Amino acid sequence: MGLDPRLPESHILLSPHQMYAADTWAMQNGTSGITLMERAGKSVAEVATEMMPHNGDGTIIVLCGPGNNGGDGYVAARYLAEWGYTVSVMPISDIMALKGDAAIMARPWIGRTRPMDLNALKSADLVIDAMFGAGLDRDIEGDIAAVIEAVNEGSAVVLAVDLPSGLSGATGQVQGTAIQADTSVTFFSYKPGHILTPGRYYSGGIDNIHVVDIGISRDCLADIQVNTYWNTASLWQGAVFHPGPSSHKYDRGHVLVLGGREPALGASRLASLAALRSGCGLSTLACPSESYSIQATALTDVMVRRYDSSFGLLSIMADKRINTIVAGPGLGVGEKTTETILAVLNERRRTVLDADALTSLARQMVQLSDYSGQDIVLTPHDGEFKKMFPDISLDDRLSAARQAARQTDCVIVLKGVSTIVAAPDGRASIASNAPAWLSVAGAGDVLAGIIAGVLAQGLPLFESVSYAVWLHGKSGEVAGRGLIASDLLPAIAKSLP
Ligand SMILES: NC(=O)C1=CN([C@@H]2O[C@H](COP(=O)(O)OP(=O)(O)OC[C@H]3O[C@@H](n4cnc5c(N)ncnc54)[C@H](OP(=O)(O)O)[C@@H]3O)[C@@H](O)[C@H]2O)[C@@H](O)CC1
Ligand SMILES: [K+]
Repeated sequence: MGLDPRLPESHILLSPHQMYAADTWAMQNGTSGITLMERAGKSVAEVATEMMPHNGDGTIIVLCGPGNNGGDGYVAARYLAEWGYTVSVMPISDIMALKGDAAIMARPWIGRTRPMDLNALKSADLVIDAMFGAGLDRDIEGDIAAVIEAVNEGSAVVLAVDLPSGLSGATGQVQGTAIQADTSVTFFSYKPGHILTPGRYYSGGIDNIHVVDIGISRDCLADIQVNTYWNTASLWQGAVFHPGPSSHKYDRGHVLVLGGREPALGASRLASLAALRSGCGLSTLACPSESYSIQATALTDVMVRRYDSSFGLLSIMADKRINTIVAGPGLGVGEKTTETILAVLNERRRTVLDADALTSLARQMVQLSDYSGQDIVLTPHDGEFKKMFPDISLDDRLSAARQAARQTDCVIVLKGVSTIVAAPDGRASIASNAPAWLSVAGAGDVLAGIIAGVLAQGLPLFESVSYAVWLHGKSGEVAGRGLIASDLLPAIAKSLP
């Protein structure tokens, strides 16, 4: 039931605040809150039936919270009872204190309402978690934390309404403690917390998160400043370059990778080959004279040039067809690297700064904003990010990446299980397709190369970088378990959309 990622706009992620705006828009345009809640609760009940044995046996407990998430729970309980299931409601707060739509929806519930019983929760067949959704605004503690722990320890299959209780829909972080759901049903669109980790795992995994249509028109999006996207094809498919019969290799750009010295010679080779595999027309590796013969012997498809000073590098870059630079993989850390990077940046080409370039620049971030308006991509993993941005907390990775992008006026690729691409204008994408076995030596060098290879093709920056991150994840999936970084190179070609 999850949205088909090929559909237009299925990549949109709404924060809890933006989702409130969508609900409000629907209510102002003719669909009452009660109608939305009725549809939300009914779709939860429909998914619940798929999780129960087909003969209808088994017990269902619906945990209902103090707000509208609880209201959805009462509706789901009503439908399940009507359909013949053995269902009871266990409220976690005083029913008399319910307000608004939730109070209205609790009234027609004439089935069994029972006091909190942790043992019953542990032995139920299905628990529907309708405690908290978008309204969670602080850590869960005390008795409610004990309820969540009982559910997590118990044997029941768990269905979360909107979000597992305790999970922040905005950040994907756990607030105190959270329900570990097997399946989640959310409304209108995924929330960032479903795609980010650990939220994705608490929600049951991407394949088990259902997005249901509760009758909110997508016209509401015109009034909401959407700026967060799931990194799937519908986000970037318009930014993929498809060469035509008359296109020339120079139409697809020329990437220059700056290589370094022993012992890290493979890193720049991986980046230069990954660039070529990603569809750019030409790839050149520039390296110091001392490593020239090794690199030139190892590479057939990539041109190898030598440079021993920034001046030498600039004379290679005098070829204006070189439109994208990769600096970092195997480049070496230190002042010389910093000097080289700053010389390259002055040439105003699209530039990907990775690995050693990021470490070298860590104390020079102010200088990066001097290149404001240029297409610069920084690809830190957490360790590099902390060195570069010691004042930005990584507790909320999405906000952290956005803040760093704004501060540097660069696109930030914050690498991790759910790699985030953040643009200085506030847009961000979150990827969910990288397999665990992609975390292997050299995979980052390949990513830097893919990003450059895609950027060289000249399409819009944010979409291109998001596409490149997706392509990297897809290549990991295609290369399969036990992959090493060089396996990704042929896999890139097989993964091209
Ligand atoms: N009509 C609509 O808009 C529709 C909404 N829909 C549904 O509504 C959900 C959003 O509903 P919501 O805004 O009422 O918030 P919700 O998640 O129920 O929680 C709020 C309550 O929790 C409490 N609370 C918060 N944190 C807490 C904590 N740590 N520990 C303890 N208490 C805590 C907070 O208490 P307070 O801060 O007031 O003390 C408040 O009472 C959304 O996820 C979707 O499922 C759908 O039906 C579609 C139509
Ligand atoms: K919930």
